[in-house]
Amino acid sequence: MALLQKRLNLKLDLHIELPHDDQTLPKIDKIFPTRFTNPLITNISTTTQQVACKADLEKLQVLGSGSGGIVYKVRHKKTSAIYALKVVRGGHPDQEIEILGSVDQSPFIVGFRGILEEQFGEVGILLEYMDGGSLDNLVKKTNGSNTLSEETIARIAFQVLSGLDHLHTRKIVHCDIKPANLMIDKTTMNVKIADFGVSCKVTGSEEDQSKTYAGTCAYMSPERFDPYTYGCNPFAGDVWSLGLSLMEVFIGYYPYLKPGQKAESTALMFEICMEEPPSLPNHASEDFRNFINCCLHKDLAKRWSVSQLLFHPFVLRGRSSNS
Ligand SMILES: Nc1ncnc2c1ncn2[C@@H]1O[C@H](COP(=O)(O)OP(=O)(O)OP(=O)(O)O)[C@@H](O)[C@H]1O
Repeated sequence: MALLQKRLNLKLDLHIELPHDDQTLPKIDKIFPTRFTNPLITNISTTTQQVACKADLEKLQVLGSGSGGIVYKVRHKKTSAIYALKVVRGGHPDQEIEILGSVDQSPFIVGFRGILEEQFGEVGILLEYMDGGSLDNLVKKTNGSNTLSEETIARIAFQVLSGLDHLHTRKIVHCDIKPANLMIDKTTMNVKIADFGVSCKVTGSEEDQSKTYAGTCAYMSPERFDPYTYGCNPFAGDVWSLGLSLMEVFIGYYPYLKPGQKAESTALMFEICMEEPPSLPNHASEDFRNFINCCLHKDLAKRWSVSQLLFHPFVLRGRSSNS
């Protein structure tokens, strides 16, 4: 509890804005891990051979921006191929690039296409373009009701868990799973994990605890705020964030608050650590309610792992509709 108190004191000036009625993109405070410089990074070159420099690309529009930088839709002039280009200013995103470079291709993770070192301290991260935008935007557009059906969510659960399985078997923790970081391919309606800005590789050492104290406060699990009370399992934090995200796209609002309600980050951290986790309303199916409970156990021993969840009856529903 002392650590939680210390972290809360450190963050007293933070203000969290959560999803609210005017449906603007939620701007949520983030905690960043300590950055480190990896000498191997300079060896990672552009993997998409044709795109050698920024001049090869034409900026078409701004797709979004966040604490990590601005993301543009760009067109490769020679081939007309479309990409997303994340331009990071002020500080080399070594950690993000290292993670992206070490994740092999997966149909459930936004593809990494290379690095463009630019002038004036800017770095461009070239990514697969996801034409359907993020899950939180889709939900805002769906029938005006802000929610997705259970069948759609089961399919998304299968896809995101498959992506997390790919990461976790490589000892990578995403640390920032939330609807805004789950991107959609419009043609297939497949969902892929994006934004490795605070992700990290864990080694099983004590350092892991501080490395994974990163991400968007609202989606952080109790043990990431207060490992002394709740224990430490870096991978389990991604499961909690996924459960909360899938619950949000079903009920249409951030589960710890009422629709339209806002909260200070300190109040929210206390709520997450001290109160019972949220659960789905009774009209949700038994399978779905059980799946969310399995993701949102505060007790780490009871929270299911990604590999267990991949065989949960709710996820098996999504797996069969995915094939
Ligand atoms: N591959 C992509 N294809 C299409 N749009 C993308 C892609 N990557 C990012 N975006 C858009 O850009 C926005 C910001 O991207 P990203 O989340 O990577 O940046 P960030 O600075 O880390 O954001 P945040 O601080 O909110 O996590 C996303 O919410 C999304 O709308």
